[in-house]
Amino acid sequence: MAKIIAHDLEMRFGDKTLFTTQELIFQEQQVIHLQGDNGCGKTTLMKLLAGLIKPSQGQVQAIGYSLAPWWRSNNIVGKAIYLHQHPYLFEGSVLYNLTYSFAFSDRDQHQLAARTEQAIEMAELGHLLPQLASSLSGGERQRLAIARAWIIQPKLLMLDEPTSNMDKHSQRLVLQMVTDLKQQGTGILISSHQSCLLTQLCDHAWLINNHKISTTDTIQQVTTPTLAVHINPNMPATNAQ
Ligand SMILES: Nc1ncnc2c1ncn2[C@@H]1O[C@H](COP(=O)(O)OP(=O)(O)OP(=O)(O)O)[C@@H](O)[C@H]1O
Repeated sequence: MAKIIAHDLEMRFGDKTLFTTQELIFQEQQVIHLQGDNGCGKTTLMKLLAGLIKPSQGQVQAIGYSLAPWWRSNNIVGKAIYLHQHPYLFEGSVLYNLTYSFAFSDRDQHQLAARTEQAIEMAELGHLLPQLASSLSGGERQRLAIARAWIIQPKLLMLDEPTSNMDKHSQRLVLQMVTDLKQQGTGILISSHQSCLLTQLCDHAWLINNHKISTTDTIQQVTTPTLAVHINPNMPATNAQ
């Protein structure tokens, strides 16, 4: 089973410790809701697990993947796929973006073509295929990026605030693709500081709070700290009716 394991992780920027954790395991067949307030480090943690940045201390290890080619110095990159909330797209059309990676893939080309047709339908991208990816709206870009991930069917996928730019209809289309990936066994880590349609798929939760990461095997156990509202009795009320 493919997994990414982080040991004795510490992430600092300058003299500020963002978070520490002894052990984190992200593996196939788990769908995890990564929770935490703005700025607590959710994006940073995902980039660490994707091998895009290095921890200040500790190790990130990939298990269950074939060996990286000799010329690749970082053997974590390319294992767990990370999708930013403003996803990176190649210069070129929507169709080019969907099919770009096929030439480098050792997967069956007919199967990839069939999955592409299915993804175009699921993400309702048919009318956008010839359009330049750079001209898409924020929600369309996210739909395209998730469709591209759905086609290659990664073992591990990280979605960073995936529905931040999406209307309800786009959210439902993406929900269908992510549900399908879950059924195919892809491990999925979804960062969102709020519950949304996608987080309903989660069966595990990670919470970054007070510079620590806590994990649970059930989604109900992790609750974000109660929002304390302090009202100053001396302050004049606004919009009083
Ligand atoms: N390269 C960097 N150099 C210095 N500080 C950084 C760097 N990258 C991130 N930070 C800081 O680390 C903190 C965590 O950022 P991060 O984007 O991981 O948070 P987040 O939980 O994803 O936030 P949000 O929910 O708002 O998207 C922020 O205070 C950010 O300014």
